[in-house]
Amino acid sequence: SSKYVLSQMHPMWQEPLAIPGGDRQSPIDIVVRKSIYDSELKPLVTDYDPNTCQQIWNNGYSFLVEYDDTTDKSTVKGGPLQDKFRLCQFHFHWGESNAWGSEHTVDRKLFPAELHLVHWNSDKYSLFEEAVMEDNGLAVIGVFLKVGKRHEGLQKLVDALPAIRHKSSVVEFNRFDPACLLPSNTDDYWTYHGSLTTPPLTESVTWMVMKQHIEVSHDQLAVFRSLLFTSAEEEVQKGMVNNFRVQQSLCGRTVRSSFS
Ligand SMILES: NS(=O)(=O)c1ccc(B(O)O)cc1
Ligand SMILES: [Zn+2]
Repeated sequence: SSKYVLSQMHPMWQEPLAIPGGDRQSPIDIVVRKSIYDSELKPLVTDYDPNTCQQIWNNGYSFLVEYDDTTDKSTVKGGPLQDKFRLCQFHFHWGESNAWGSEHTVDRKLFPAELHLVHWNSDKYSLFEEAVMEDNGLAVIGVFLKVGKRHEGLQKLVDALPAIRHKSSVVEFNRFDPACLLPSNTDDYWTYHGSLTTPPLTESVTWMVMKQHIEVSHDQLAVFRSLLFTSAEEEVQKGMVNNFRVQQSLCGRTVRSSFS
């Protein structure tokens, strides 16, 4: 398009000054040798119904694939979780280059992108909006992406992105099974108590970061980078890249591992 496309720091990533509590913020650097093996941690049990997939849209920070969370049709339980959590959406964070883009790091290692599958505690709360304010309200599965072979399951999602280039654009999207984005091994993960990584940054998240990454192709990641932070009518268009938060201090928290 004739408009000038800039890739610059999105205003959102200038860190807010005061954060409620602020001692369990995310993301973090996972220091492997300091994580504590907990044999009580069970395997994660995901049960996703592809028919609950509803739409894909650009919210001006990332693109979200949203699920019908009015019933317990797509859920996660087990792992460190005491309750059953309902899938409400998944989204990604990525960089302008393959050298960075993830939110969590492992021994300071950066990945080109990170997937977040967002769930809320439907045993204790009746709406996401309620759960997001509570201690154990949310459970987010984090999966690192590496550049390699093309991810066949991801392609359906990549093909939908040009239709939601601008902020606030939405398209119908259904029968997408998010299980295809999970690594083959979901028994090995790190878990800790943290927060949302974008506003409202509420400290309500049990994080489960998968040890095994998934692979996507360079071209698939390039399509992520073709999205825009800005809406169609804005004068200057800004490329949607570097939509990750910097690592936050651990503040004495323990990161547990489900594997030794
Ligand atoms: N990046 S994240 O998974 O921590 C996340 C999830 C949900 C929301 B939200 O619904 O505002 C914000 C951030
Ligand atoms: Zn996220």
